[in-house]
Amino acid sequence: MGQTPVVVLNGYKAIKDGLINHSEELSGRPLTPFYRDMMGEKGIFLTSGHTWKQQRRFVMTFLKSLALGKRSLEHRIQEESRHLVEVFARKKGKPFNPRIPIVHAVANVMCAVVFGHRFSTEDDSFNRLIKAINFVIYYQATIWGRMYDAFSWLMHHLPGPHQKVFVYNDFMHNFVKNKIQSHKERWKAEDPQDLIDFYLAQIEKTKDDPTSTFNEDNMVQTVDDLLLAGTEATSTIVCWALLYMLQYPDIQEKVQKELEAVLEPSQLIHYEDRKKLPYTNAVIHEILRYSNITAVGTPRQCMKDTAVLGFPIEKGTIVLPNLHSAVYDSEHWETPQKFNPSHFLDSHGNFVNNEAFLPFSAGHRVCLGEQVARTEFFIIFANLLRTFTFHLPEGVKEVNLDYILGAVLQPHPYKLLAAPR
Ligand code: HEM
Repeated sequence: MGQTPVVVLNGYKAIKDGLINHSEELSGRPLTPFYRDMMGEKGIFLTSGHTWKQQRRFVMTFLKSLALGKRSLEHRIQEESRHLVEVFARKKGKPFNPRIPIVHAVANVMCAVVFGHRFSTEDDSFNRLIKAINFVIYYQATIWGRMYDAFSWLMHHLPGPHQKVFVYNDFMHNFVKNKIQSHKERWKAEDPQDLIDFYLAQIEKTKDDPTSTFNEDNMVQTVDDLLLAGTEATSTIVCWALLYMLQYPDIQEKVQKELEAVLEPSQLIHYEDRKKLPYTNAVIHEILRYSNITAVGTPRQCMKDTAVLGFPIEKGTIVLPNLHSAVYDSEHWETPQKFNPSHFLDSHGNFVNNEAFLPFSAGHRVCLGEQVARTEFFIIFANLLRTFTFHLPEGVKEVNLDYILGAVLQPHPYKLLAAPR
């Protein structure tokens, strides 16, 4: 890229050697001109070295702490799933595009985690925030994003659609800054409720430590990172899930039968329940594998000279772990090009994992929200399939399984019918 050499890791073997065996050496993130001008080297996603380690470790600890208690993450997800089921039910079996309600549900989980509360779907600022998240994620893969990286000085000064992404990014930044301000006004160090409260406490705790990277700039970008990464990927995977259920009604029926046999009709669904639902769990894994929403993965930067599969890689080299080549590796999957839940089942119908299943990447920089995403996806999917059977609207004969290119591969807009069971 530009003057910087790029190495692509292709196939599970190369990705494993690079991301797992040489995790530390390949833990950097390149900062392209577009990202540098828009977000700077702050937060988690775009930082490397000391800042990245401190911010990441802090958020990981915070997310783990959400496992327990009344305001637990699982409780928030169950609440949003319930709202989502109600919205689908209000469609009364008429065709609708499920994307917006799904995005609202997933975004509200993230908002509860970082801001401490959910938003009404009628709230204008919430809807603008969602629009901004979507635009920032999709802009990156457009020709304008590429042009900006190639001619950044010129593009920075020229008018054009690329200026819109800076406006949306500023909107997100200001939104988060306003939330931080209101948190400060009511802040009680002994009773933290959400990520912003915990972060404010961390700034206070480390204020005399010269190695601390906990400050307001990093806090704003860390919250932005979670909103961006946490909303788009998970809502997109749920959209793919429903599309595959339209395409494979026999699989949908098998999932429903299993849910019916194992769960009581009014039972609250927990993430733990996946262990009793091997077929549903296998379908969920296959959706993550087959849709491959992060495409060729996210670039890394080599932090010190190393070698992958014996090939030398110099410090500074950009390394692209092609995740597609792992989840479609013909040496690891029986029918990689086919949607086939049996990839995750043994001959007795028990769930089995596969080491080449890497939709969340691997190593020190593996997706920070993997556990959150898995919990959300399982609870939302199981709730929807327990309550509704999904059909194509009348007259629609085919499901479009092509994707829209972006930092996250999204299905084309579609409509479905949600028939109560
Ligand atoms: C189905 C949903 C998701 C998928 C498939 C996914 C996938 C990924 C992938 C492939 C990466 C790049 C890792 C690398 O550098 O190799 C990543 C990074 C990241 N993800 Fe996710 N993600 C999902 C959901 C989430 C959620 C819900 C959150 C937040 C709670 C999140 C937060 C992050 C963050 C902060 C990073 C940057 C980590 C770092 O640079 O250290 N993701 N994700």
